[in-house]
Amino acid sequence: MSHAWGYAASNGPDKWADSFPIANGPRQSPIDIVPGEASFDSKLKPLVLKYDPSTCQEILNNGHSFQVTFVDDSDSSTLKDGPISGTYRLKQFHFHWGASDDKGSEHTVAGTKYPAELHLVHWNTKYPSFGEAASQPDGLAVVGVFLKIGAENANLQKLIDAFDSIKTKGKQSSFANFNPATLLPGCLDYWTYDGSLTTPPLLESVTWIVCKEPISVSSAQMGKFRSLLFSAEGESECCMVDNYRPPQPLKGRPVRASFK
Ligand SMILES: NS(=O)(=O)c1ccc2oc(NC(=O)c3ccccc3)nc2c1
Ligand SMILES: [Zn+2]
Repeated sequence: MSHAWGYAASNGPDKWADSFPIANGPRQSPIDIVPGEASFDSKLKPLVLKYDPSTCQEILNNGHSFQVTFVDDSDSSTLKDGPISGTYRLKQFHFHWGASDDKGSEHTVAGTKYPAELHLVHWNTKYPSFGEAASQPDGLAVVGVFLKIGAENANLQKLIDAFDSIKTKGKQSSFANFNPATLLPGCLDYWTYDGSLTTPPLLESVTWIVCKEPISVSSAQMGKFRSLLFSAEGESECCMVDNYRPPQPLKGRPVRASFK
């Protein structure tokens, strides 16, 4: 791919394999989750998520999504148990969404698309850094949460209120004391499978943990997501929408459920 990757016809998911051949690998993400084909595993533990709002650092537009990054030099914000062993530190969270409310999630459930999906990205502290962990098969754990159209979400609104300062690619601003736990559903039942990053470099290093229960977002709030731009200041404006990769072949992978 001569130009940077993105989500347009010229540089989108169907073109990524040109520069990132792992795009056709054995454990790519996202996938379509078929609940009837997932197997309940009684050995799966409940998720233990411990987030310290004081580790919240900044919010940025990286040209692909908006992202909230965290200080990860200690075990202040971590994910433990669930399907993983050891301690994984929160690095960042971001979202994927559509141009309209009928699409936008990366994972689908029996073919159903949600309007958006939240990804909370954690790295295994058995490795020295995120970068090192990202190249290991057990290096990352991403918690996925679906967004469903409904009541306005006051916690999402705190993110939306910062959008004016990060409208264009490359803009960032300080963002303090946000508790990502406020974006989790009440029930933490989940599906889990071995997968990959859903954007280049598409590294096959992610234990995916996808929550069954969605959180709410209003249609008006989704409209605000779509006011962000893929483009940088001074470039012709390109709305940040449809920044999702479609489901990839399961290639025989088991999908386990933490619930009956
Ligand atoms: N959609 S995804 O699969 O959750 C996904 C896809 C691609 C990703 O690249 C990174 N890199 C960092 O977070 C990072 C943050 C700081 C320093 C180095 C890397 N996280 C990702 C998550
Ligand atoms: Zn993501």
